[in-house]
Amino acid sequence: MNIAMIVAAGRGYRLGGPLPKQYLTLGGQPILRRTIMALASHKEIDAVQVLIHPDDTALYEAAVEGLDKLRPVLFGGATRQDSARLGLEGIAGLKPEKVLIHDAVRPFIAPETITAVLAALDRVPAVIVGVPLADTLKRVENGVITGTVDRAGLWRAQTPQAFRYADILAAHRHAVVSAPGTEFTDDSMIAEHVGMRVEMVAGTEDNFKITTAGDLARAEFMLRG
Ligand SMILES: Nc1ccn([C@@H]2O[C@H](COP(=O)(O)OP(=O)(O)OP(=O)(O)O)[C@@H](O)[C@H]2O)c(=O)n1
Ligand SMILES: C[C@](O)(CO)[C@H](O)COP(=O)(O)O
Repeated sequence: MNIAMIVAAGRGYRLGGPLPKQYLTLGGQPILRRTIMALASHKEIDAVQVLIHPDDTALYEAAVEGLDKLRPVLFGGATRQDSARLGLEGIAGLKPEKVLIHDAVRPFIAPETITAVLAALDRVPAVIVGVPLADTLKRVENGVITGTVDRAGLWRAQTPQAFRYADILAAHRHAVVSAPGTEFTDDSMIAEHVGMRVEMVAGTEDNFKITTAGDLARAEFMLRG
């Protein structure tokens, strides 16, 4: 069984706005609804598990009305890492083989990218989506450039980040006790922490994360074509 797990328990502080950003409308539909549909419509995804903030239950129910493949919703935690781990613990009873962990605010994930990620998981235990860095990276302190970071070999990680379920569950559990103070900003970092070999699959810039108001404007523009 392949499960897509969508982490949607954030508050969207960097975007601001009247609601947590995953519930803001994009082209007339909540962003979260679009993301769920993008994953649930893929023939190799058997079920979708969403992690939400406890305060967002009514927003969630309204956003997902009529959608297929949805598991009963679970509550996330204080960090993205906590939400992902709680989700992994919560789907244990399904005995999934593969799990794809995806940000709720990346609604433009393409079906071919999902296909590529799942195919890669037949060969390796972990694979994520990303794009090579195209800008020059600067280190800045108090508004002054203190150096240029060599961008050779650097990629910007996206999601989905996909794993064999037992491996990533064990890795998350290990990280809680082995690195309690570390902020693991993505699930690949947790896999790397336990020495897992993680492959990178090239995605597209369209699969960007809606983080700021500017990103939301970009997403609206994309939909208008
Ligand atoms: N405690 C958290 C924090 C984040 N997320 C999810 O992780 C994804 C990526 O996180 P980010 O873009 O940082 O979302 P927020 O944390 O909501 O944004 P901000 O940091 O601006 O508050 C989002 O789908 C978000 O809902 C989560 O499930 N649980
Ligand atoms: C998981 C992620 O989208 C990969 O780039 C990113 O790490 C999420 O970071 P955020 O600060 O939780 O948005």
